[in-house]
Amino acid sequence: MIAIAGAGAFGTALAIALGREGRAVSLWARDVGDLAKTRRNERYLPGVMIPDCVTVTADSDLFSSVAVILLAVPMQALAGFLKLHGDKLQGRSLVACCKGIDLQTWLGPSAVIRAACPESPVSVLTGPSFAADIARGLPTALTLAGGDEPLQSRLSTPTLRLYRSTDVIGAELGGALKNVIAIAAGVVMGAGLGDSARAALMTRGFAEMQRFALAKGARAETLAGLSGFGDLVLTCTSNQSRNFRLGHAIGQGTSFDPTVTVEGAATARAVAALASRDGIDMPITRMIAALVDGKIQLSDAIQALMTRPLKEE
Ligand SMILES: NC(=O)C1=CN([C@@H]2O[C@H](COP(=O)(O)OP(=O)(O)OC[C@H]3O[C@@H](n4cnc5c(N)ncnc54)[C@H](O)[C@@H]3O)[C@@H](O)[C@H]2O)C=CC1
Ligand SMILES: O=C(CO)COP(=O)(O)O
Repeated sequence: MIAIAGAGAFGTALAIALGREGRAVSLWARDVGDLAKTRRNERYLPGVMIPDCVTVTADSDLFSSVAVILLAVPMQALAGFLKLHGDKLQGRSLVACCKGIDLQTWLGPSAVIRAACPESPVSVLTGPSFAADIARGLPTALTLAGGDEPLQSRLSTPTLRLYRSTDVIGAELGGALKNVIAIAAGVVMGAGLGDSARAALMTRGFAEMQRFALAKGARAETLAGLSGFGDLVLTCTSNQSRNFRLGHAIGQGTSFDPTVTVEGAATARAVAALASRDGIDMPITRMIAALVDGKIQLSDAIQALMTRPLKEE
């Protein structure tokens, strides 16, 4: 039995994808509401039915009785979730599905989970995939970092193809950092700076992602894979991305619903702080952290990025 903790867009989509294959799946939510009755998650994943074989529950005793638990709560909620339920998760195989860095501890998802559940094997599921695409059964490829072959098979389906990696740090940093660059790409498009500017931003953003991740022990080829480059391309080029849409709103000077999960905003703050502590040059991330916190005007941010000293690529 696989449990999925968190019935937002991603958790629900994974439950649907695995349930469609007839796998035994339970979807856990803090508040089940009428999810179990309607078999629809209209708030987070409208228009898709949850297969009957997926059990929907708010009973956390579920966690004590399953072998594998996918943790699909947002990054900034992960530590709080583990504080409440960590004892029931201890010893189970735990798969982090969130992308980001915890603002309180500056740790990534795997380290946050290890700190709470030291007896559990921990892996990370990340890569380019919009929940709506997974739920519709469209072809998707993801990285499972730190997981073994049986777990890879267990979580793969004919439309959800998982590649294994041993580089947990690289996979989770790629997924976290690309969200910051996706906000920046949204800003560029929202402000009408053009496709050429976005291509430049994505490329220099990728250089920045690599600089930071390699300094933290990641492997360059992981950053060039699904969890880094792949997810960067997806979220910088699609209006489906919430990070891109937040950036677009900033670029246009319009408001954005603060209840929507946008992992890149907190990640920008955490990475900007870490980079400044560790002396890693992250000009785009620094600008995005300042922009989302309203500490700099967009015109000043663009001016600052374009007038940096000229250098080799
Ligand atoms: N939506 C997507 O397309 C994808 C999302 N992800 C990642 O998955 C993670 C979750 O994102 P989404 O599902 O999209 O977010 P969402 O905003 O759709 O849903 C978040 C869910 O977490 C629940 N939640 C929040 N705090 C909680 C807590 N303390 N305890 C229990 N439940 C809590 C909410 O009630 C909600 O059901 C994020 O890190 C995101 O980057 C990864 C790949 C794709
Ligand atoms: O991570 C994602 C796709 O891989 C989802 O992106 P957003 O969180 O920007 O919507």
